[in-house]
Amino acid sequence: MKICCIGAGYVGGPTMAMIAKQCPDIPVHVVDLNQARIDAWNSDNLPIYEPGLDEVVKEARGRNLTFSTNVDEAIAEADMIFISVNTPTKTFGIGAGRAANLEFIEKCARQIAKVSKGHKIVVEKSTLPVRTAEAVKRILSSSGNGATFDVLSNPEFLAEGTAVEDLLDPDRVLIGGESPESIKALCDVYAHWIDRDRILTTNLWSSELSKLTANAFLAQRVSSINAISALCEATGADVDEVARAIGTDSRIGPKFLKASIGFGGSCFQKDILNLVYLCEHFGLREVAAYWEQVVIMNDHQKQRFSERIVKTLFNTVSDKKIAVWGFAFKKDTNDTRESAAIYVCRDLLRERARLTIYDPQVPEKSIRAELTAACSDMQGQISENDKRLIEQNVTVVSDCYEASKDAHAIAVLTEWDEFKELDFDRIFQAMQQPAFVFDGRNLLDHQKLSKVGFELHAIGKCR
Ligand SMILES: NC(=O)C1=CN([C@@H]2O[C@H](COP(=O)(O)OP(=O)(O)OC[C@H]3O[C@@H](n4cnc5c(N)ncnc54)[C@H](O)[C@@H]3O)[C@@H](O)[C@H]2O)C=CC1
Ligand SMILES: O=C(O)[C@H]1O[C@H](OP(=O)(O)OP(=O)(O)OC[C@H]2O[C@@H](n3ccc(=O)[nH]c3=O)[C@H](O)[C@@H]2O)[C@H](O)[C@@H](O)[C@@H]1O
Repeated sequence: MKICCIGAGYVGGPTMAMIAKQCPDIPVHVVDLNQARIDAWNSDNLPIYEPGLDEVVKEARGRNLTFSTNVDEAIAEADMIFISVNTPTKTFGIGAGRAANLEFIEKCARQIAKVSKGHKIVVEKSTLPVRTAEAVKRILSSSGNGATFDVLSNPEFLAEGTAVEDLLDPDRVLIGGESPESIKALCDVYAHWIDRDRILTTNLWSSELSKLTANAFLAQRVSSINAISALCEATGADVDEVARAIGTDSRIGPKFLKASIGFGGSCFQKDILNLVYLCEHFGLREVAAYWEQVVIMNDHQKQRFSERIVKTLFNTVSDKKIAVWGFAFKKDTNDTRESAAIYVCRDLLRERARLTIYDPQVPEKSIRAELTAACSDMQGQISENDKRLIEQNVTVVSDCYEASKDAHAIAVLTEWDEFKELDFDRIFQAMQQPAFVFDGRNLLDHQKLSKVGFELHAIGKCR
């Protein structure tokens, strides 16, 4: 058995590294068109930051784990080909802003069809609209060179920041397919380290749809608690207390009830919009509207937070310095895709605030690129005004102390653990007075900070 994976991103890289680590008998070849990304996978400086990933890669790389740009060669040699390319929201044409852009999936299928000989198992690892396998199968079956294919759906449930733990000890592995032999072949790979009773098998369509549904349910919980956070702020209830009170009900459970400035990441919004688009396609308007509300609530939460900052700072942040702590969409990742921080920063910039941004893992060029994209229209055009604001009003610094010096306010946008350990007396002394903290993650010790002298504003807490 030889494995190839097309796409060396946040999913392809860690997932294949784990398979290679746990299955020393299986050669795993990860390929990507992006030479810089492949070079990074082959270096000591991996392209993604994930706790524990360096060790996993080091153990397997050079033994049975290879990274390269030789897509054709890797496909030709493999018995099992994972497709793990990006499936972003379409930004053009029919379904723009909602449907998944399946261009990269289709290109992979065509490439596989062109290069393959003999029999191959093709595994959808990317998150896809239900019934994509139908299109993949049709493309593969027109290969014309006598090759035969089975298509499986094997969606990935890892979360960034905990990818290694999630891959090592997943709640479940899901495999959808038609051919018992192909399903068994993939089960055998995972069974190297995962109990068989945690490997679920379904039909293809259930598997594809379960992935979208899981993300929709998770995002819905975040939007639900965030909706309640607004009511808490208006009434004097405390959202963390409410979350604890409802989370102890075993039917509700305690996870994914942390109120925040809104969910980010490359997938929740994309996958819900994809679900919405699918529902509309099948004429299920009410169902589409129900799920779309999760995204609408999330946008509202981000906007509410930046508005609260402006209102609290005497209705103007123009020329005020605001220290932004954290830019990644959650802690323990360098990923900024759809991070709520982008939109909060954009809104504050448009109010002419001066932002000093610090994130332990996100480089300056990613911060500037994300802000530029968020200020641009779908064609990538940005106004001169926004461009100037990003150039002149954004400074990226190397720690929280530097970010907060002379600042009027601190906005905590990512829940990095290191933010809890700082010398808050020192920070307070160096700030403009009154010194405000807007804790968008309810991360800090609010009582302690109030004693130091800060004026604290937190999510779902009334002052
Ligand atoms: N990021 C995450 O935590 C999770 C993502 N997913 C899903 O997994 C899929 C991949 O996501 P990410 O890894 O985050 O994306 P990514 O953007 O980090 O990586 C995708 C990679 O595929 C490469 N690629 C695209 N077309 C290619 C082609 N024709 N040949 C070779 N390489 C090609 C790109 O250059 C890129 O490096 C998406 O469908 C996503 O929804 C699922 C679970 C978790
Ligand atoms: O398909 C995917 O891409 C993945 O999406 C999520 O994983 P991820 O986006 O990496 O991270 P999460 O831990 O789910 O957090 C998503 C966002 O929700 C926010 N969040 C999460 C939980 C919570 O209680 N409150 C909250 O605001 C986080 O800060 C973050 O911005 C899912 O958890 C994974 O199972 C799934 O595989």
